[in-house]
Amino acid sequence: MEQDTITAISTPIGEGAIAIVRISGEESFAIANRIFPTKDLAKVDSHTIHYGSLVDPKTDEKVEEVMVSVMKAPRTFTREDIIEINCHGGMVSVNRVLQLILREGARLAEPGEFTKRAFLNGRIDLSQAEAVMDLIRSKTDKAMSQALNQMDGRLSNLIRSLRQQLIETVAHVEVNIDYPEYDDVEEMTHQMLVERGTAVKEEIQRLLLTAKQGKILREGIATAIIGKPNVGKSSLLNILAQENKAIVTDIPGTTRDVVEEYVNVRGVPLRLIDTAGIRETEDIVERIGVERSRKALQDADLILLVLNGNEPFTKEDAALFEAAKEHDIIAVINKTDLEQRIDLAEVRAVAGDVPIISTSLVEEKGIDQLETAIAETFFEGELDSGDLTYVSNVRHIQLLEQSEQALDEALQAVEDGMPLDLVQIDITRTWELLGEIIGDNVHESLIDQLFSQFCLGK
Ligand SMILES: Nc1nc2c(c(=O)[nH]1)N(C=O)[C@@H](CNc1ccc(C(=O)N[C@@H](CCC(=O)O)C(=O)O)cc1)CN2
Ligand SMILES: Nc1nc2c(ncn2[C@@H]2O[C@H](COP(=O)(O)OP(=O)(O)OP(=O)(O)O)[C@@H](O)[C@H]2O)c(=O)[nH]1
Ligand SMILES: [K+]
Ligand SMILES: [Mg+2]
Repeated sequence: MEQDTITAISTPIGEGAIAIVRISGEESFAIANRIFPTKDLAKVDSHTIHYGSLVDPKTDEKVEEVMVSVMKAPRTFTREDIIEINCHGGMVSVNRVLQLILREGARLAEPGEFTKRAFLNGRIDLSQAEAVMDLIRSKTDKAMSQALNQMDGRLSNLIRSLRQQLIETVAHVEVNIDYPEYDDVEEMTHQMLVERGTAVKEEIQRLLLTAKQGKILREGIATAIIGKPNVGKSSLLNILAQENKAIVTDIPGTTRDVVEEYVNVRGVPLRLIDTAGIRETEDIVERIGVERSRKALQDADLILLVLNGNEPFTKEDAALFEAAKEHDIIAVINKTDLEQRIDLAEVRAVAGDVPIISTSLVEEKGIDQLETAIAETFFEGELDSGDLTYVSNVRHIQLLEQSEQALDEALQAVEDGMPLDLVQIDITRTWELLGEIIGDNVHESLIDQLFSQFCLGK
């Protein structure tokens, strides 16, 4: 178990009304008592907050006016004694409080170290700890509720139940290896192995199927707005974001760099990417922009391909369809308020079965239809993060894939009539791989690396 008492500023750096400096570890109360003479914090009830002054014990100088929260181990965030000092939110004030605590014997916490202690002290498992980070980083409501579910241990419980089923199978196999003389036991074991193994495998596969939606919940659908210059790409971003995020002018080549914005369309989280109009250009800045547009196009899950209805369909437009053909596309014919010079039949011939939506962004027409098309492209009905357990974390997905493979090998071995001790090796391996998701048997360096991605003070 960790011995050091650690401290960090747990609120964002910068000016704010209030900032919190947190201390965790055996020395927390002693340190706090040395700098908070108002009352003996070791004697107050746990989970209470106290008003008073912070005083530098060396100079007897008053440093701050504070509120101090006292939380006694083990029912705390880290399972250690915790003191939280709520001070005024200026940079100087918060830093003075932190310096004082450091001088009185605490060590500066590493990023994620409070949460790491919650993990090492057994309050949460690894997937729950990772969910804490997801929660902080979540950019959409759905991502946030998914992270909360995972923090509550929903994924952990599912993984534990799968591991339990595997352990029971291994126990059966064990009996069979110990008493090989009973033929009927062998037959039962085979049947049981196939049944249980298949059930677990199906559950792993179901979880993996949620990964695509999980990724979407977590990151939003990467949606690139692509088109020739001046067709209305930035106008489209602004309308979907309901905010003037991107610069719109009547000058072709206005957008030079990629502009990103998170938006919610019918409950579907989109990471909208406005790009520079794609054309051949001598302008070096614009050319870099065009390169970035092509890159955004490659990385996108969904392409909103914008055309100008006021102009004829050109071979440049057709080339964009060709470049985007590996992705989900929605074609948007914009500027329907102007005279229509585009030949719809020509567009349809190139677009194939891609949905085509007509809009006038200046008159805000066709937006509803576009939103419906977006929602329908990705989901049958609404995206639901309520009932399902989702996986979205790349580490979890990889481990699930490896588990599925190990289990497959076990099932194949049974089918091939391999000796049961060989089958047992693969099942045990599956059990271990699943365990890594919740932090069983994971290497210390992985733990360090995962927690170091947290922010300071978490
Ligand atoms: N001031 C403050 N606010 C905060 C946090 C914090 O550390 N400090 N949190 C930090 O992320 C979050 C709250 N998360 C927490 C999770 C568990 C426990 C905790 O003490 N758990 C005990 C049970 C306590 C009880 O039931 O009374 C336990 O599990 O044993 C505390 C905070 C968000 N808000
Ligand atoms: N009449 C009409 N004008 C529009 C419509 N949508 C956008 N515009 C105008 O078209 C011009 C270009 O719009 P932008 O949104 O900047 O177009 P863009 O595709 O982002 O342009 P670049 O970034 O330069 O490639 C602006 O003057 C807009 O006001 C529309 O539906 N109808
Ligand atoms: K423009
Ligand atoms: Mg633009």
